[in-house]
Parts: sequence; structure tokens; C-alpha cells
Amino acid sequence: MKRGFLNKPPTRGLVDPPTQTEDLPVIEFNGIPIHVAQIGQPLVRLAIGKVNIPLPENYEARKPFYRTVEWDETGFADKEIYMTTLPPRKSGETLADNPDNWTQCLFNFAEQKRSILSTPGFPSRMVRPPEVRHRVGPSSFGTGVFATCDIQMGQLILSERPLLLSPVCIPVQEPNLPKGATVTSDQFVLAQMNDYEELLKDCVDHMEPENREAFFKLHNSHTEDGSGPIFGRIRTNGIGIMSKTSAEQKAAGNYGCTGVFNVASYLNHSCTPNVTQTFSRKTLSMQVRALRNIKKDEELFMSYCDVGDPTAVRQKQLQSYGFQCTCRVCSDPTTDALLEGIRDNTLLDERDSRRRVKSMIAHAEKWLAQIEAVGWQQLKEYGSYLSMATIATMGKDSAKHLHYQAKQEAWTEAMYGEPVKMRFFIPGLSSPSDLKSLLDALPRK
Ligand SMILES: C[S@@+](CC[C@H](N)C(=O)[O-])C[C@H]1O[C@@H](n2cnc3c(N)ncnc32)[C@H](O)[C@@H]1O
Repeated sequence: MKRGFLNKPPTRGLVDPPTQTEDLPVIEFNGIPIHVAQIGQPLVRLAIGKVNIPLPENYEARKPFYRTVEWDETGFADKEIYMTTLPPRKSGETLADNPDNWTQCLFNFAEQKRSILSTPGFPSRMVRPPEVRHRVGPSSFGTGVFATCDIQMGQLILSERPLLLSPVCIPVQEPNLPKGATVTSDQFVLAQMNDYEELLKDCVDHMEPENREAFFKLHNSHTEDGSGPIFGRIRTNGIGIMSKTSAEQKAAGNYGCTGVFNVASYLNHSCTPNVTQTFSRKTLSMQVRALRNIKKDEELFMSYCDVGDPTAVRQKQLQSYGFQCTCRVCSDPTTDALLEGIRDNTLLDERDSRRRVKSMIAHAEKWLAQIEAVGWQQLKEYGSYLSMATIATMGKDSAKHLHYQAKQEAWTEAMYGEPVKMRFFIPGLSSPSDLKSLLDALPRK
């Protein structure tokens, strides 16, 4: 993949979705056209694999400017870089005083920090599982995370504060290049990565010694592409946790943050994951929950990409992690068609409201069985079919109704991190009165 700047945010963390170089704005540096976004835009598409590009001649690394700010300071200017520790820490406190841990944070938009501080209840203590339900150990993909007991769908497996929280994409600044230097786009980005590593060194130096040690134990898949040892680990292990930003924020260059974790960063990838992760700003921590029932000693897998994308798109997204996914779904050419079938059959339109209740139950059950056979519970359509089954069995088959309602609640908790009693995932159904209208419209047996 060529180096350059991105105009699309990554899914999981610091991944590099492909962008045509031709689409990128061209700037002139000392009269040479360079394919990059505007200087200062933090969106970078980075190289992967072995890259043999020398740093520009006479380039000297410079520490990008940053300011260390108090935990509660948010009045800083966007696009400047700020370092802080969250939650607040009293002087002399150690990890023994705060087992929930601290996060070393790097922000380049005030909103990133403000969104945490303005969360009601921040900083609250983390909610933990009632027992240890995970262990880190050898896996067919290096190191992985495993279940230490049978775990039910929806149950909490792990709660964890990030070791490091940093912008999803490099907060780019113009590198210190000599006047008149001749550089290529690739060299330009390489110099920026080099500068960023200098900044990250300071950030990691501010971590608790135990956290720093844990950070450097993490795997680095980016040892030959110009990433430094810290940035390489962020690219390998970062999980996008506050990366849902508005269109305006994105237009301004704020794509949110990525977190590196002591345990969750060992989760390997599957396109049919058995766990999902949610992030709580209130406790500044990530929760990993079971997406289906998991047996003791089973490996836990999250997805590094959007499981609802077709195989070719997922494979491309995964390239930046330096592996080709060989899971069952990626290896089976029929799964893209199945995905379309799953998507096309969730709609409750006029045809559906005329459908007899019995056939609606059978319809939902047929698709639920197909999704479960593949292990595709992370698809949002799984929630739609659970809703459909819950609704269609209401007042008709109480055993089945309770079964699907419980399943829907467990799934909702896993996906959204909230124990929601009833959610409506069917397009067109958003409230109990919609539901009542639907039930009224259904033909009586
Ligand atoms: C976040 S780390 C996961 C922990 C890692 N396995 C380790 O040994 O520390 C991501 C790296 O794990 C490996 N990996 C994760 N899932 C994989 C999969 N499904 N197939 C092959 N390699 C995988 C890749 O090297 C990837 O860059």
C-alpha cells in the first residue's frame, strides 16, 4: 500500500483504509508536488509491510509542540496537542491506591477531552465481572485471550482502562525539512511518523512504570514500515473507542481516539467474533462482553473490521494488521450472498404485516438459525430477527416469547453495554405504539 494521507477514518483503530493517491490534494513543497491532505490534517494513510524509503536528506527530527494540562482543563485550541492523565490523580498515589488504573491521554481536539469530562458521573469506579473470566495465553495467532469458565451471552468478561488514549490518526505537523529539500510524499510522511514517535516517547514516559512495561510487552506488527516502536504498537493494538464523531468534527479533522489496553489488545480477530466491546466514558473504561454462549477455554475473538462488509472489503481493512483472515466466512465464497439475504429479509413492510403470525415466527427463526450457524451475532440484523421473533410470539407462544425476549436483552447488553429491557430493531418500528399498530394490523388466527 502506498503512503499518503487519508480521507476516511479507520474502523478499529489506526488502520489504513485504501485511498487512491490521485484523490488526495497535492501541495507544493519547495516547488515539488506532494500528494497529501492539507498540512495539519491529521488523516494519514500509512505504509504497511516492508518499506525501504530513506528519511529525507538533512531532515532533523523535532518534537512536535505539546502542552501538559491539568485533568480538568478543556479550554485549549483544537489541533494543538495536549497530554494529561485521567482520571485525576493525587500526588503520591500509586496503582495500589487506584486499582482501576490511570490512562495516559494525548488529545488534539478539546472535544475529545470535554466529551469525557462532561459525562455525568465521570470519573466513576469501573464495574467488573464478579469473577475473573479471562486469561491471556498462547494462541494459533501468537498470544490471545481465553475464557476461564463457561460464559453466557451478554455477560461481562472484562473491564479495563486504556493504558494509552491517543488520536485515531497521527496529529500531523509539517516536519522540519531543510529549505530547498527534495522529498517525495512517502518521505514526507515518514518524517512525520518520526516526529510523532518523539512525542509518543514523552507520553509513554509519563505512564506508570507497570503500564509502560505492559505497553512494551504488546505485539508490534509494524517493525519494517517506518513506524517507531511506540507508534507501531499503537497501530497494531489500538482499538477505536471514541471514534464516533460528527460530520462537522470529521470535517475539522477530529476522528476521535484509539485506546491501547493491557488485556483487550491481546484479543485476536475473527469475522465471526464471540465478544464485543463497548466504551464507557463515565468510568473511562472498555467492557468486553460475550456475544453468544462461550465455553471454558474457548479463545475470545473480537472483530477488527465491520463484519457486515463484504469479504473483499473486510480483507482490505485487515491488511493493515499484516495478516490475511482465513476464517470460515472469508474462505467460503457463498457467505456474501448469505449476508445479502440476511439483510434483505429484515424489513417489515406491508407484505410482512399481511404475513400470518405463524409464518412470521418461522421466518425469523429461519434467519436466526442461519446467523447462529455462521456465528454472525455481531450483525445488527441479528437484533432485528430477535425483535421479530419476540414480537411475533407475543401472546401466541409464551415459552418462545420469553426465550427470544431474554436473548434480545442479552444481545442488546453485549452490543450496547446497557441492560435495555426492550429495543426495537426493526426498521419502521421505534416505539411501543408502533408495535401496537403492527400487532393490530396482523391477521388474527
Ligand atoms: C492486537 S494484536 C493481537 C494479539 C497478538 N496475537 C499477539 O500475539 O500479541 C494483532 C495482531 O495479532 C495477529 N492476529 C490477530 N488476529 C489474527 C487472525 N485472525 N489471523 C492471523 N493473525 C492474527 C496479527 O499479527 C495482528 O497484527
